[in-house]
Amino acid sequence: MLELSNVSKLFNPGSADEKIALIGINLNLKPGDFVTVIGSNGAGKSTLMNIISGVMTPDAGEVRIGGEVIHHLPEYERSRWIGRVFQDPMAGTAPRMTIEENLAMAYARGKKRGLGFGVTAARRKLFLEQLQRLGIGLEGRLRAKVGTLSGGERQALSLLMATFTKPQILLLDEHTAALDPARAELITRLTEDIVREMKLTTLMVTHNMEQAIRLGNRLIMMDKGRIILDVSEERKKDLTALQLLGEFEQISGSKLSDDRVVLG
Ligand SMILES: Nc1ncnc2c1ncn2[C@@H]1O[C@H](COP(=O)(O)OP(=O)(O)OP(=O)(O)O)[C@@H](O)[C@H]1O
Repeated sequence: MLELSNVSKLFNPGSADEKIALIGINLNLKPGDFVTVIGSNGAGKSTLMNIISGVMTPDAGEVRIGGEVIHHLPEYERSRWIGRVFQDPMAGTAPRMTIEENLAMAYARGKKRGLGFGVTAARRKLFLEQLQRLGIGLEGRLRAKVGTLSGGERQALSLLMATFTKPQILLLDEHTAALDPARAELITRLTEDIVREMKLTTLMVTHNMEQAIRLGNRLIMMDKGRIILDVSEERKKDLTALQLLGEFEQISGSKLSDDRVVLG
C-alpha cells in the first residue's frame, strides 16, 4: 500500500550545516498495517512524514502509494490519498470557520472543483452522524467557530477531518503529544476506533514508548536517518519499554537521546 524504496534526504548539502536526515529508507506497509515509529532526537521521523505527505521531496529513492509513484506530486494532490494529523491542534483546522465548514472542506478534499465546499442539508446530516461517533458533544456545536474549541476537541475534529474520506494512508505526527493525559487518552482511543473501523493503513510517530508498543501491529525505531529496528506484532506483544530501550542501545551503540520520551 505504502512503499518507500531507498529514500534519502540531505539538508544544506555541501555546506557546514549539512544534515543527513534520511539514508536509504526502505519501508513497505501492507493494507491495514498500523505502524508506530519511535526514535531519538533528529532521527528523521518528521522528515519521513514530510516526504510521504509531500511537504518535501526526497533527494533519492521512490515513494509509492497503491503501486503509483507519488513523490514528485505536490502536497495538495497527495491529499486525495493521505490524511495527516499534526502535534499542534491548531494545525489541522481553520479556526475562523465553523465546525461544519471545516468538515465541508475535508469532505471536498481531492474531489472535483464543481462539487463545491458548501454545507448542504444532506452533508449536514452526514457531519452530524460523524461527529456523534466521536462521543464528545461536538454534534451540538456544528456552527461554533473551531477557534473556540479546546485542544482535545480540535484534535478530535482534526482526526475526523483527516479520515473523513477514508484516506489510503493516515499519518499521525505525535498527535497526542501536546494534550494533557486525559485528552491524550481520549484521542488515542478515538484513533484506535477509527483506524480499526475504517481499516486504515497508518503510520504514527510517538514519543510514548508504551503507546508505541500497545498500538498497531508493527513498531519501527529510527536513529540517525535509518530504521534500526523493525518489531513484528508477535514480538511486540511481550515487549516492555525498558527492553525496547535496551535493544536501541545495543543496536545504535548509544542511549536513546529523546528529550520528550515517555516510558508509559
Ligand atoms: N528544514 C531543515 N533544514 C535543515 N535541517 C533539517 C531540516 N529539517 C530537519 N533537519 C535536520 O534533519 C535531521 C532529521 O530531523 P527530523 O526533524 O526529521 O528528526 P525527528 O526524528 O523528527 O526529530 P525530533 O524527534 O527531535 O523532532 C535533524 O538533524 C534535523 O536537524
